Amino acid sequence: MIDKYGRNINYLRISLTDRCNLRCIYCMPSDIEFRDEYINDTLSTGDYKFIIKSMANSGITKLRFTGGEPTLHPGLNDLIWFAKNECNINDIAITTNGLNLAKIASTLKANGLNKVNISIDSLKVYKYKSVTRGGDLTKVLNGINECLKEGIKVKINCVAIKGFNDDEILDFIELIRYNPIDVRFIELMPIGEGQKIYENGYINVHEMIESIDGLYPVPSEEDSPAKYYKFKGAKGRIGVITPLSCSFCKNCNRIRVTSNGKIKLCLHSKEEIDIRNYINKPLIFREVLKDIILGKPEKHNLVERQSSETTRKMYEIGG
Ligand SMILES: Nc1nc2c(ncn2[C@@H]2O[C@H](COP(=O)(O)OP(=O)(O)OP(=O)(O)O)[C@@H](O)[C@H]2O)c(=O)[nH]1
Ligand SMILES: C[S@@+](CC[C@H](N)C(=O)[O-])C[C@H]1O[C@@H](n2cnc3c(N)ncnc32)[C@H](O)[C@@H]1O
Ligand code: SF4
Ligand code: SF4
Repeated sequence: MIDKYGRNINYLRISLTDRCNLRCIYCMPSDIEFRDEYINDTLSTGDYKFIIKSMANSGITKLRFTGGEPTLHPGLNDLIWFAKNECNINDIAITTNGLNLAKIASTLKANGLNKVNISIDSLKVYKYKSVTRGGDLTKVLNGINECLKEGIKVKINCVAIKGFNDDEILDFIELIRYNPIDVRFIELMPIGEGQKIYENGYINVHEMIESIDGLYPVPSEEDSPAKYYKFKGAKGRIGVITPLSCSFCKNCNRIRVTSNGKIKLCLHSKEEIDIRNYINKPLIFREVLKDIILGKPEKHNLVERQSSETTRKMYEIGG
């Protein structure tokens, strides 16, 4: 699927559920409740299968399940198996808070999962607990070990927040010396709950990384938002994801589907296309999708606006 700007859209991100077992301060309000009406509004596992199959037929080769917390979705294993075995998608990943991974990594792997991106914003037990409003860091670290044992590629996502974790950068970097994992520092985005702490919490992560001795740039995957660096002798890489200070829109290959059946062509755009009426109608879906792709914006305009255009929260989009 080629868009108006010549970009090949081959990466589908599905936000499986808005629900989460954490309440990270920059993502989800502490008092949020998910009601039953909300559940009735969400796509079923069968709907997701139709979307994955149709999009694979139209050229999707990379699939990520995110959320909310994708490991809470009862259909996750089924969907991974289906994507691999019925749709020939070989690049299948999840973005997760990692709390459940120690228990389920081997099953996920057996069903076809290749990659896991895990969010950790502090390596100190008490700070991790405060930023996630209750998370248990030990469980997440056990989950990482389990994934590495299973041969699942691991990346850590760390949202850099001024005055909270900018004193821990070297501790995160230490992780890559002896482990074959990538640690990526993400710029805080002024979206949803993130807007509340953005003014005081934003750090330009490019500048943050440049102050560290011994890091040198290495080639990055063309379809990744991250720019990567290494240390001599280190097993893993350091990455920076800088949607604000340095946008990667010109290589954007993404299309997003939300759990209530909307396509989002850009993380930060307010435009959404309801596809529920086209589910289980393969020919119509295929034609509609071609038109939808042509509406993908060239780029976001976050820097000028200082806040995301979308009124959706990050846990409703999946990052
Ligand atoms: N602006 C913008 N930010 C994105 C986009 N995709 C991911 N991000 C940011 O990068 C963070 C990490 O995304 P992940 O879900 O780990 O996925 P990814 O970075 O595409 O994964 P890889 O394919 O492993 O590089 C997200 O939480 C967002 O903050 C995008 O298309 N646009
Ligand atoms: C919304 S979460 C969903 C997946 C999973 N629950 C997790 O935390 O990895 C996806 C990613 O979005 C990031 N994120 C959420 N709100 C953000 C914000 N305001 N700015 C930057 N990244 C944000 C999280 O750190 C996480 O890496
Ligand atoms: S960042 Fe992920 S783990 Fe944290 S509240 Fe949002 S969805 Fe949940
Ligand atoms: S901001 Fe929009 S266009 Fe830019 S990389 Fe992200 S999703 Fe793609």
